[in-house]
Amino acid sequence: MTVTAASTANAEPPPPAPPAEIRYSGEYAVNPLGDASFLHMCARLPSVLRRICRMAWQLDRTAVLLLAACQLVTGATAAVGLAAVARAMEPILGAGAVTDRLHQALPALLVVAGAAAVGRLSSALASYAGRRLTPPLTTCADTSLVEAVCRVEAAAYAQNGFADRQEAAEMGVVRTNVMVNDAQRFMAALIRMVAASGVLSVLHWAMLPLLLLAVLPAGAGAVLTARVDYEMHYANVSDRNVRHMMRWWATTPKHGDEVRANGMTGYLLFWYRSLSERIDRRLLDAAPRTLRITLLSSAAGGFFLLLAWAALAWLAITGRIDLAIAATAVVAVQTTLAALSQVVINGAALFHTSLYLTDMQTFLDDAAGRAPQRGELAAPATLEEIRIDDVVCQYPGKDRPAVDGVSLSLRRGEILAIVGENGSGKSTLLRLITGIYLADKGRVLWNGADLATLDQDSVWARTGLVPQLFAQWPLRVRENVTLGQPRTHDDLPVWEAIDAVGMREAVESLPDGVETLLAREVFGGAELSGGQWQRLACSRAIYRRPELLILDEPTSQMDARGEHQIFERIKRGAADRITIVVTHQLENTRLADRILVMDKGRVIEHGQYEDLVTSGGVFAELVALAKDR
Ligand SMILES: Nc1ncnc2c1ncn2[C@@H]1O[C@H](COP(=O)(O)OP(=O)(O)OP(=O)(O)O)[C@@H](O)[C@H]1O
Repeated sequence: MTVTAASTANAEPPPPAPPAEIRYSGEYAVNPLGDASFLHMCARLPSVLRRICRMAWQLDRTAVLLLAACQLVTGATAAVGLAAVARAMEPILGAGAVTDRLHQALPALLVVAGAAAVGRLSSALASYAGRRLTPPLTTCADTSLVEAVCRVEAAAYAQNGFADRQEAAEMGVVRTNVMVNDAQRFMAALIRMVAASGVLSVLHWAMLPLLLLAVLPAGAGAVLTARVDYEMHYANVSDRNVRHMMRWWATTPKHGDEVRANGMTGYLLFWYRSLSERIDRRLLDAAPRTLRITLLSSAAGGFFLLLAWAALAWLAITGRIDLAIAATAVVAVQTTLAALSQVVINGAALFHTSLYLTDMQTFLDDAAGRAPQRGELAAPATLEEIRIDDVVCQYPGKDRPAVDGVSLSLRRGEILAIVGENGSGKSTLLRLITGIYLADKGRVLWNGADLATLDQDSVWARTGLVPQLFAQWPLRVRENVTLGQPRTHDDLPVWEAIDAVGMREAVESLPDGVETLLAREVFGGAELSGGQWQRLACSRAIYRRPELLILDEPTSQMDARGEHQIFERIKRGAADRITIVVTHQLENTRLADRILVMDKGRVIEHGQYEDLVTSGGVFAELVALAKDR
């Protein structure tokens, strides 16, 4: 069969490929809670309660004490109320005139009313204490997570699955919001249940075991359902993580032009919907399992409940308990049943929460294990020399090093340019020189001191970096210049840094000058052009007056005037520091004292511009290619 041009043109385009499915392998492939037995999981409840108590105690002791006292009072009032009901039943169901019987029951009824009032008051106070505890607990969990991620060795980000574990841990933060509530309700129900079942046992010993049998299946069902929910949550972690990232990329105005002008909207929406449907499908697939669990547990619970009521009727009919006691038993059964159900429901909720809290805790422990283990020596105040001795750095999962045996030495006042094709290891070498990554092999020495032995904060107090992908902070202009540096008492140094990159006019024309919020998405915020943002990133590094200034493609978005201005400024300040510039604009390397040419992680050429350009090597070839237009 021949396909004509017309029929090809009319043919429906093939459907787009769905989002790639992420499959775990290695250390994160196993769900740490996946193999835990039912009993093992239930046995964790006390430790979850202990952890919540410990966190709460550190934040607000008054609220914890108030909460504990109110719980006890609530339980005590439930017991007193029930005992008083039992006492009131006897005269009410006894013989004699109604008024006499009510009169006799009045003291007990007053106790019932008083106990109910005190119970309500204490549960209102308990709820107040819970509300007092929840916001600081959530903030504490949230900031611990953010801090843990900010403080890990940068190498952790390159670990497969690190971001997915973080996503799983985020749910722990969300659940922190409800955990005090869960714990409080669980404890309240437990105390109420103990009080009510005590009264019930006094009425007849057989009632409590029967009621327990009636609610236990519901408890088991709730816990099993929680486990299924958690399993699904776990299975969806990486898809949710990717969806979350893509949501930002698709909707942020920063990429709006690219999305629209490249006709990406349709595919992005298809992609987003497909991923959401895949997540939903996993949840829906689990629905029959949860239905089965609920039906079975309800049937078992219903059977035992029927048995409990039948037993009570039998005890009353056969005269084994008298009518007044039987009537009290009805109230006690109802109260105990309600309390037991609450114990079970809230116990399951607490159990559910504990699964997410465990993920959060596991991540925090993992992050703590990845915290920098460096020395405590302060970095030299004046950086005279950097020596790099045969350094090697290989990213996890890569089959060859990104930097492979580089040696080099740099002296104060020098400007070094690093060039090389994409992926040759330039940015990685910069990470090693600044101590963002520690070398797998070899050493980086600052004035003779190994970076691994120096306190990282003191090292980074001496560096200024303009990375290839610089951040456009949604902060005011001033903070965009001073971020990472203590605030000075006036704006003079800020304006100096702004002048250094030729941004005065642009900043002055903003609605609030240096006070202007650079986030168009926020009401009143302003936006800069790409080149202006890059100038601001340069001003940030210049403002720091660093001992080591590193610029990775610092002028890629700038006009010729801006580029000239920046390089002039670099030259002027070079005597007071060590400067390293990475650039693909080879003409810009003329300002450097030396040029390093990298290929596949190695240094393949090294020298001054005039020598390299005439040497017939890779540098000369790249310069010739740049001119061949
Ligand atoms: N965070 C990372 N995790 C894993 N691999 C990485 C990471 N960063 C870089 N790589 C890999 O290391 C190698 C060197 O990358 P690097 O960014 O150092 O090159 P580069 O010379 O700066 O490239 P370019 O000129 O494109 O900026 C590449 O193969 C890259 O895929």
